[in-house]
Amino acid sequence: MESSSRHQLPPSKQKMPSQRNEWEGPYRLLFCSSKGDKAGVMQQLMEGVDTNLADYDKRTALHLASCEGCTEIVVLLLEKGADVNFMDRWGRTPLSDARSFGHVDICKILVAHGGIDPMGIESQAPCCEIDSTEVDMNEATLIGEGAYGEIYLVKWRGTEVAAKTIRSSIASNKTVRDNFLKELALWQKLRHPNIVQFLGVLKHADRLIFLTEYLRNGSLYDILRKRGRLDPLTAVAYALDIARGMNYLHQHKPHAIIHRDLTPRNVLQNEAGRLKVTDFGLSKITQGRDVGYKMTGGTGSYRYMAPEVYRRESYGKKVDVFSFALIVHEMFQGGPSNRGEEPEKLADKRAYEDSRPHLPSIVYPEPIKKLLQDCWHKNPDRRPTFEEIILHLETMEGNLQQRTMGTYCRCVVL
Ligand SMILES: Nc1ncnc2c1ncn2[C@@H]1O[C@H](COP(=O)(O)OP(=O)(O)OP(=O)(O)O)[C@@H](O)[C@H]1O
Repeated sequence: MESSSRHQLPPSKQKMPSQRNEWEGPYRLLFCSSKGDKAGVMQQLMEGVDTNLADYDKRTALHLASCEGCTEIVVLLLEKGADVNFMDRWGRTPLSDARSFGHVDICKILVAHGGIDPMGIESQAPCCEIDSTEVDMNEATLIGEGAYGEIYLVKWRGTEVAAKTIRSSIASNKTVRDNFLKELALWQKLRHPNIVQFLGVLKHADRLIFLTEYLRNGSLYDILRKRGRLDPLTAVAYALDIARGMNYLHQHKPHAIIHRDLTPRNVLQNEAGRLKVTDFGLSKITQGRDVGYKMTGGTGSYRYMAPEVYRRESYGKKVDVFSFALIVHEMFQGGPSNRGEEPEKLADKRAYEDSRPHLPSIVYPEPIKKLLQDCWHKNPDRRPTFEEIILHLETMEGNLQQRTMGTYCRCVVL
């Protein structure tokens, strides 16, 4: 079993950050296909790797190239005999993926090769429904309370899962309820190691309840409250987890998914120490008045709110980058800055006085300092994308690991 916090492993046992190991051997074909690396794909095929090699989710190189919009690779794989209608674990063909991600040219190529899409063009699968008899809410343990309702730990088909109840002031409004279900249907389609997995909606008479995977270690908010300041290597590893989950949401096709309420409470940790983002998209449903939305008190969203949101200007994906910076700042500091200050006042000062948290050099290594300053820049266009943030963090993680290894080796030699 893995340790509950990655930073506690001795350097010799730590997994290196790069994903290379996972992509060595024949799986390199999948990696190269997803990256549009034509030379890499050709080399793998020349080495005799099966064109229809699939990963554990039965995703082939053609699925990945179709998702990522790598037209040349799609053509090459088809020429080399890839099965155009290979179905993955969810019954999706490469054409289903190309359609979902809006790659029109690839769709045409796949159709010309006999590709079909069992999901249907406009497939907006309804939210997966779970019979309420499968979950005994009387045996539920309360684990938290949020803006929308309570969270319970329940057992579903022998597995511990989280049941999120939506208070009736929200769920009884038909439009809001329908929008909620639409957002959940979108969430149900998402699959990423750094996104909390949605499981389904519980058919229930008086309340709207949905199930997600249960993350035993609770929220980043709980972790920081218990542990205080994180060491730089852990903080960077955690930041990478969040950035990868967020990048997946921002690169969602045909429309980016903006979280709008990225806070340490909406980042959860599983027992392997991996952080996952939750509750994206839901905040926009309750933004209208009269639906019972309330900010969750002193730790509420104002604290992480981008200036343009506070000023009620139009905003885009970069609002999440701003919130991300404040979360990373807290990881190095062990909690929020200006704890005593009213979150709304704080947001006001950030929006109108350009106020930002302090970055003392003794706590914040120079590259982190620079990254945070960029991420909470007042001009959203000057903030980096999550893709760029990931690259910076990976470099920092590599450097920190090398430094830790160096210290560790010296200790052994001495
Ligand atoms: N899937 C889960 N697994 C384990 N604990 C969870 C899960 N979801 C939520 N929790 C716990 O319940 C708390 C409340 O969660 P919830 O998402 O409802 O509210 P919030 O994030 O505090 O506020 P908001 O509703 O505004 O997002 C979390 O902080 C976390 O400790």
